[in-house]
Amino acid sequence: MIAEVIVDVPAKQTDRPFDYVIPQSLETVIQIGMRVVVPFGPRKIQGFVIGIKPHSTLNKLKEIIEPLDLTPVLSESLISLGNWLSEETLSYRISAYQAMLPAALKAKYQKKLLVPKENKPLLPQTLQSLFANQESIMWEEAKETGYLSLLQQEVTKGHIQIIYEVKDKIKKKKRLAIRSALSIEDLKTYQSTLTQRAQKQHDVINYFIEHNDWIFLTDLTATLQISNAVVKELVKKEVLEESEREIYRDPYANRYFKRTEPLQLTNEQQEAIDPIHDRIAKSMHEVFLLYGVTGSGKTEVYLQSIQKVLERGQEAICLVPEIALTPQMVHRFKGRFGNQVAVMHSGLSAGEKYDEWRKVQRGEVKVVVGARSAVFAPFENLGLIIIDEEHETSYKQEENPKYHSKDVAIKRGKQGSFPIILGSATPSLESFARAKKGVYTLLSLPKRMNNQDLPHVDIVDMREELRSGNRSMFSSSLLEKLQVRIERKQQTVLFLNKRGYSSFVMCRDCGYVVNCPNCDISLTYHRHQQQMKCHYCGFEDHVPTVCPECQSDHIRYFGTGTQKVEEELHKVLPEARVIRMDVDTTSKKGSHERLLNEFQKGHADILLGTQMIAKGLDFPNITLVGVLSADTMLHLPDFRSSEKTFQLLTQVSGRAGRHQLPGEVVIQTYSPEHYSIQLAAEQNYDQFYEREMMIRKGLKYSPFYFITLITVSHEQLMKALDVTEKITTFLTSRLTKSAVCLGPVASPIPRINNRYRYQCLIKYKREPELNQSLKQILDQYQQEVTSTSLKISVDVNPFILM
Ligand SMILES: Nc1ncnc2c1ncn2[C@@H]1O[C@H](COP(=O)(O)OP(=O)(O)OP(=O)(O)O)[C@@H](O)[C@H]1O
Ligand SMILES: [Zn+2]
Ligand SMILES: [Zn+2]
Repeated sequence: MIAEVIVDVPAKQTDRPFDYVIPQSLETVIQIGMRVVVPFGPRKIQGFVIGIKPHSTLNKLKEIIEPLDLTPVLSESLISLGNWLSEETLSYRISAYQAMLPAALKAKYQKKLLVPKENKPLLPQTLQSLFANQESIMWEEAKETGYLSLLQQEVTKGHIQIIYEVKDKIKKKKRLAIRSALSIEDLKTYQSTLTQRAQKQHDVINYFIEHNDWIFLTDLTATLQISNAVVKELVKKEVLEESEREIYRDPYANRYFKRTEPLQLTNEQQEAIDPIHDRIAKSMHEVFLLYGVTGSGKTEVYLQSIQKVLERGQEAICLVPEIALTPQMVHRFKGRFGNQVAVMHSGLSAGEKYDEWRKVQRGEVKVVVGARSAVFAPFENLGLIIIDEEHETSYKQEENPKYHSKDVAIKRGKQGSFPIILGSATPSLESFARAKKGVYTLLSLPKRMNNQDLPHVDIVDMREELRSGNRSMFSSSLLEKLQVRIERKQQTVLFLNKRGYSSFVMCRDCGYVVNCPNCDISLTYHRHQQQMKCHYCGFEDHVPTVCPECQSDHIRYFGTGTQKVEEELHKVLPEARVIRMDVDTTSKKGSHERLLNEFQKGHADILLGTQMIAKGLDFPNITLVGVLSADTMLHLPDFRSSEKTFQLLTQVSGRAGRHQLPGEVVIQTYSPEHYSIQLAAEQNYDQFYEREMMIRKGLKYSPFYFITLITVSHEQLMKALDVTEKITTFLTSRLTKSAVCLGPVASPIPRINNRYRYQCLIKYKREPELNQSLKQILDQYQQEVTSTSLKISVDVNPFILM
């Protein structure tokens, strides 16, 4: 038999299947979707088997050396999705396949076959002796045995597991784990012999009466607040047993989620969900845009749609922006669907991600909640994909393949014939326009669940505050309202908009700003290290004590960090209890959740934070939201900056007054007249939409025009400019008259890491030839890109224009 293999050499010449002979010994092993090692020129490299056929038209084929998997890592539908992805994003097929898999399946991890003790008796005799004195063997050893096909059968049955370990961390990964050595009956009997005084032992026994599985010793002692000695004692008495183990690294394991029942839907929710249920029942593809104001009960619609899918024996994916993948959100899914849910997000280690992925692949879970790349979850019988906060730009991947999760979801929905739900209180202009044209089906939830009005919003002009002598970062109106909340024991969320805004170091006398020597951008001041850093190239330096330009010593940092706000708060409201949430306070694992828990329990009056508190919070006692700096994003060189400002302000405001107590919002700004701030204050999406659409039409931007951005960079300015010029000329000759080709122009950040950057922006309505022309450009320069420092990036539908 012959295997068609896509090899791991990302280049134009190798971006097609190569034929390899499957050696006799591997004929029963090799399947489509597995990774294999093949000879390629003088080297041995990895590849994906994407087809198997009886004959090849070519002679003198080489043989596959060995398989890297015993079960396929890509299904045939994912392979075809990968092929589509590579076409759409102009990337190589190998990059597309790799983007769909967890990082643990890449080279620097090593592979083992593991047989849990209880499975050993289930293995055939030959394999039993192989695992006689060990619970796992290395993959390299396994290959030598000649039993690959036998091993494969046991892997398929689930008796043998394949695990990946980071090579240099192997020792750390194995940890001491504990489980009960007795049956529940015997545990109870043993417990009855314990004295009343042995409370700790009672706790341990109770734990194992309820949990019949391994738990790491450290987790057990932490959960029960006991010492190691208590456990060791019970191990000695053979009530418990211990073992060095690899356990599913489930970050939510051993956590109790309160079970929730479906709520009785309101009429509005029912009307929204009916067509969704109908398409699910009919296995019909359709894209729904669920446009519901903040707190209108969208999540309940998601949950009950998923429930419908599960009842039919199908699976569902719910995408959530990374930043909104809060413990609260996870609770809502785990609470409803229990351990049928896997969670995938960037906070997990590579091993944890692989474990969650494997649960999906082995059919052990039915629902995935996750960030962008969870759209590739390897379900085989999908019935629904939901994209919550569909307007979020984090759904776009900025590296190759530069895909957008929304496009991938819709493609999967077409392939598998199932509906897609895009949900948002502030839909992207693109999606709303499509809904208006009837490409998507619009479903609306115009009212809040509590039937309360949306919170009242006050816009405060900070220039006025200055004029009237208030130099503090809190307007008098916000300060007054803060005081009232503290008296009434209600809670406040204070939001500092950091995006597009950073603390920089400037001389007050001559205006000199400290820039990065390698990039054309100012250095960012980091308060806790007293350092300045470049966010693009990593350059670091001390803050100068005198201005390099004018020798004045009035050189200091500008801008407002959360720490500074916290200090100010303590000065003006000494009695206020503040929880600060930012990159610094949430860097430790689990701290995000701990801080939110404390706030929820009422241990603080004010939650102060950045983007990470803008979404998803649903706490009854929040009655005030303050936005300290509403306009920082407005001045970015990005045609979406008004849209992003509107969306963010609407989202933050939506945190107030979601339950019984009515809410209030204060927005502080230096541009109070800007329409995106005015209309966010009125929560008037429809008018914002009309207004912004007019502007986009005038400027020929999305959604009226498609956009593709080509960025060229090189160490030599002239070279970057020259190549961009040639590309622009070539494209102009290939495009129709209705297209606009803007270039070559210097990028908004003209130099990063000593590389000069030029760009060409294409705006177009319909250019069937464009894809082909872009490929031609990439092909043309491929040689130069691999052998010199020239870089060319093509971004179809870009979200970052810098
Ligand atoms: N049918 C229902 N009956 C009673 N309560 C409900 C119902 N549906 C939702 N809720 C409650 O209403 C509140 C708001 O709902 P939810 O958080 O789902 O809104 P949302 O539209 O997803 O909000 P946001 O976009 O602001 O995150 C929640 O506390 C939720 O439990
Ligand atoms: Zn100066
Ligand atoms: Zn730099």
